[in-house]
Amino acid sequence: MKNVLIKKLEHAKDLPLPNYESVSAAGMDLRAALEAPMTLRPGERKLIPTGLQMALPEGFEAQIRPRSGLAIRNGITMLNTPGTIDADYRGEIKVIAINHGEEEFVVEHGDRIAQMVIAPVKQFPMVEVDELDETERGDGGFGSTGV
Ligand SMILES: O=c1ccn([C@H]2C[C@H](O)[C@@H](COP(=O)(O)OP(=O)(O)OP(=O)(O)O)O2)c(=O)[nH]1
Ligand SMILES: [Mg+2]
Repeated sequence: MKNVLIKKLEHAKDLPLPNYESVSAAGMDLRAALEAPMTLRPGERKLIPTGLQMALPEGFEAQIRPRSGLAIRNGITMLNTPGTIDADYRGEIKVIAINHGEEEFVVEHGDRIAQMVIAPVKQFPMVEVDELDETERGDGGFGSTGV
């Protein structure tokens, strides 16, 4: 089992580490690490700090995704979902939240605002060619196989 190394910044010292909330959960919830509550007006987007820095094992990324409960109840989602955390990123993990709801939404210190899924990724060399091989699909896409 590979470890993810995680460091708490000062404003997250009192918060628990991200944790799988059920036995086979894909994601770990991320909490807002705030000195004061943050308000998202309808349509507004804000960068929410988590107070966490992380070192992922090589060959992995972390994806920052919305929580479905916040999305359905409050219209809160991540604008860039899935956000990408690179294995070599050592800065604070932050969440780009947007309020798609009709009501103001207040984020308090410690609120679980997003979830993080750690997934394998591969890097590939790009090789430029003049022609590509032919396939049955060819350039058909965007609904070409019907509904
Ligand atoms: O939701 C996110 C997305 C990204 N990041 C951090 C980690 C990631 O490794 C870094 C860069 O993200 P990305 O590549 O998506 O942003 P960019 O606009 O391409 O910035 P850069 O030029 O720094 O790569 O920002 C976050 O903390 N939260
Ligand atoms: Mg980038």
